Amino acid sequence: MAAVLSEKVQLQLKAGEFTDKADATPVTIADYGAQALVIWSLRRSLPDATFSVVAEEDAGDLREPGGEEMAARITELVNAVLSVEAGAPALSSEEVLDLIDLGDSAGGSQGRHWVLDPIDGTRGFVGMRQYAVCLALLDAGQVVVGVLGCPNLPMEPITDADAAAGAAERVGQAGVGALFSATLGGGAFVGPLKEGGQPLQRLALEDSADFGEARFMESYESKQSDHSFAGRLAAVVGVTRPPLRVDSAAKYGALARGDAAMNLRFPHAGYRDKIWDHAAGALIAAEAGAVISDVGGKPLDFGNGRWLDMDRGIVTAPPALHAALLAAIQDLAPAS
Ligand SMILES: Nc1ncnc2c1ncn2[C@@H]1O[C@H](COP(=O)(O)O)[C@@H](OP(=O)(O)O)[C@H]1O
Ligand SMILES: [Mg+2]
Ligand SMILES: [Mg+2]
Ligand SMILES: [Mg+2]
Repeated sequence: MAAVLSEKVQLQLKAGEFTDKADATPVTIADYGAQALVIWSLRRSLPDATFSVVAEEDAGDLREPGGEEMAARITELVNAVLSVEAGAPALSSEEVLDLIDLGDSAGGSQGRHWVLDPIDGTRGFVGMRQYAVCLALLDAGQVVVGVLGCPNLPMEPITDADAAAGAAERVGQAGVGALFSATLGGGAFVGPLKEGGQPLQRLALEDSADFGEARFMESYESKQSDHSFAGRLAAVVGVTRPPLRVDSAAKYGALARGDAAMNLRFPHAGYRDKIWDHAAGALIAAEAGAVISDVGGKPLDFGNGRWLDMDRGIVTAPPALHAALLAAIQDLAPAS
């Protein structure tokens, strides 16, 4: 349902339907609407469970004077999807805002928490490129379930042309839209996002020691990951192909199915990551056979609240390549 809503919005996003948050990152009516729908759906499926959701968005700005129009537009979209996809009765604006605000859990290392990024890669979404709906379940600080919905990602391997631009012109066409899922110890899978009933394909990466033909993925946005450092690092391990720049956690799905061999993410100094950007994708990549760690080699700690604190950046790759990358980093960027 979140994918249906966001697809609809991406094709008709107008001025006034996105704003900048206090941290100067964008948020759109689709981020809010998708968050409300996923939380609505989890609550319907698990009416009796103690319910904790760590989600990116909150309805604070929508409750401010001047937010009514955006809140009304979000409610209209949510209700259109609920009616068609779930046959559910319409919600009031207040109910939609309350659903969004259920995502305010602090998470942590005890008990179970859902972790939701309703639209990851909002800049990509607004730019008509890749984005992902990311949902994970944490149990005692470990990711035990991960799901990534990637409405613009083709089922075939992503090409440089797909990555560069115009991904959305293929939206709604057969073969576009991929759904990745994984359970801890149960493997990672991919299937088409929209054509239900098709068998899922199990993902298993090869651990090759020949990196010459390997491609690396990184954020489309250089302000969100240091392209120059990633390029130098890839060259040190022998990579010759240009980077594949893809927005959002769609990178983790693409890596898990072998579109590229590694994901390199080096946020600029001062940026603090959040758990919802990486929880679902990390499990999917790991269950497909990749190793994911920070630059110091430590596994990512999703049980430490909403923030994801780490050493310098995130490296994801099959074991031999991961080890080579970490060794190369020690020379390029020694720990301070
Ligand atoms: N200055 C920055 N440095 C690093 N990451 C940033 C950033 N500003 C935003 N981000 C994060 O990068 C995510 C997108 O990842 P990518 O760069 O791989 O497309 C954003 O998720 P949202 O779009 O959900 O806010 C946001 O959490
Ligand atoms: Mg955001
Ligand atoms: Mg995100
Ligand atoms: Mg987001």
